[in-house]
Amino acid sequence: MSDNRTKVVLLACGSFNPITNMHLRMFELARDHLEDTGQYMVVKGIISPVCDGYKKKGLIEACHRLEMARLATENSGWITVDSWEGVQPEWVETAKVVRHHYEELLATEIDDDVDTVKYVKKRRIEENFEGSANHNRRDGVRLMLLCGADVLESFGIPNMWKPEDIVEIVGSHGMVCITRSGNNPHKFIHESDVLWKYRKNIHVVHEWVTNDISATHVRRALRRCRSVRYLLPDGVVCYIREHGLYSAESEQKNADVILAPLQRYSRASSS
Ligand SMILES: Nc1ncnc2c1ncn2[C@@H]1O[C@H](COP(=O)(O)OP(=O)(O)OP(=O)(O)O)[C@@H](O)[C@H]1O
Ligand SMILES: NC(=O)c1ccc[n+]([C@@H]2O[C@H](COP(=O)(O)O)[C@@H](O)[C@H]2O)c1
Repeated sequence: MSDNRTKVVLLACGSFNPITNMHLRMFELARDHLEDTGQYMVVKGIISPVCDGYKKKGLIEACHRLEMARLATENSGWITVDSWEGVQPEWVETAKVVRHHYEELLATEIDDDVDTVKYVKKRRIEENFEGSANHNRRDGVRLMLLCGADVLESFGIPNMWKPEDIVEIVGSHGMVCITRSGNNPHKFIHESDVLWKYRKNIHVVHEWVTNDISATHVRRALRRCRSVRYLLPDGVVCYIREHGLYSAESEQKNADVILAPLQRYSRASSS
């Protein structure tokens, strides 16, 4: 019997500074949620650490963040780490990262059938993705952005996201958004015309085991020589110790620098 479920690849973009158990749990929560609908089969998870050019305060070198993510996922049968975004010389918009992985996916999924790939790409451009979750189900495979509710709510910060990028991510691909304490994604979607339009493409997953694990908390604990065991995979804890990562000094990296998207878009809007 053939399986009619749409295959889904989940892509998580972020600093992963460092990767925590909560980052890994996000993938499990998202997979359970999507597969419970009976419509989707999650086939792969991709972790894409942002490049150093993002300039977030305390962001350590991508080579370390990538290696820690690799160590964290070495026992997973379906979550992988991709370095394409992390090694870029300049910060790349998330919509472009999503596009890159979707194109890679099409190229590999459709048995290297060049004509089919061209056809699917052409149709994606031509179609009007009017608020429906159906549009690229016919492609056989979808790529969805996986994030926490804080990233969804960052869509509302002036000069942080280009409106057309938001439309591309939620309209053409879709998102899975994990609740996080302090955020209210349902309210945020309700109050945004564009998110409400594409609401069927935004899967909000409620994390009932509320936890405040954040990379910020982990870095703070490390600076204070406090244990971070059980917040991070053991291999990551060892790697941090071996390389002496996360100190008062590393937390000051980019302290006086404006975050790359804010820099890029405020420059564009003032010129
Ligand atoms: N506890 C959590 N609950 C839900 N989502 C989370 C949680 N921690 C991280 N995420 C999500 O994981 C992705 C990558 O997050 P990121 O690397 O920025 O971690 P972070 O803990 O938010 O980092 P920082 O504390 O440095 O800002 C983001 O989409 C973020 O929303
Ligand atoms: N305009 C955009 O594409 C845009 C803006 C802000 C953050 N992001 C991305 O969201 C993620 C957020 O990571 P942090 O939560 O660590 O800041 C990063 O991958 C970053 O590249 C994208």
